Amino acid sequence: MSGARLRGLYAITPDALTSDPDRLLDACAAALRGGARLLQYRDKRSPAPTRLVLARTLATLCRTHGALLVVNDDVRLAIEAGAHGVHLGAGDGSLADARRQLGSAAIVGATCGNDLMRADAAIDAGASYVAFGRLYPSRSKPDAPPADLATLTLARERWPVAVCGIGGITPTLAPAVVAAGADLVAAIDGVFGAADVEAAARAYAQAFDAGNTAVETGN
Ligand SMILES: Cc1ncc(COP(=O)(O)OP(=O)(O)O)c(N)n1
Ligand SMILES: Cc1ncsc1CCOP(=O)(O)O
Ligand SMILES: [Mg+2]
Repeated sequence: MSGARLRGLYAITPDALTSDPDRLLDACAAALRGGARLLQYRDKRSPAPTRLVLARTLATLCRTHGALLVVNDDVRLAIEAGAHGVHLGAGDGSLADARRQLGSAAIVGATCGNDLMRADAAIDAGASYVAFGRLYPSRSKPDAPPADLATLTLARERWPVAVCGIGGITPTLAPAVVAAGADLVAAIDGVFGAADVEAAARAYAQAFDAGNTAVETGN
């Protein structure tokens, strides 16, 4: 699906829900109803058979909503589940191998921290999007290295691939991230920690509406 335009809210599943498949699926359905365009299945806890069932179910759910499922960390799971792609960080294996295995139409995402050289190498290896973060303090991954909005802006100017911001992005902060150049706003807690997941997703999605100028810097 690298031909599809990658733009909008990129919701990532939270650890807190992976042990409760019914709640996880309900929350993901709500995020998709609210307008999430990509969903990442990020699950470092469940056993492999459970992860396969959940990833297959989420891939079907995403298709129902015209959205795309990306599997975190695991190329084989992405293939077996019929997902649209994979997200790989620095220690998660070769981006070029992932691109070869998944094919030219798949999404291959890469963690780039705050590092444009890493993004350059990732794009050379076939990345469909480059992700920078954490942009703000994150409860989900507090030890992720900090990154700047200015890095997003430089990446957007330099390359034609999609640019993703991640880390502590709330609906209130999302317009600033989009204004800095993000095509994708990735979030865990701001979506799935909300009392009303659908309404939270809709609030993020509005940051992508033309003419949205409600920029709050978070500083
Ligand atoms: C969209 C997006 N960006 C960054 C990450 C982080 O990936 P990684 O560095 O491999 O860390 P884990 O998520 O695997 O803990 C991501 N998952 N998604
Ligand atoms: C996976 C990841 N990588 C960098 S920050 C982060 C966590 C994002 O979650 P949240 O939106 O809750 O800060
Ligand atoms: Mg990873």
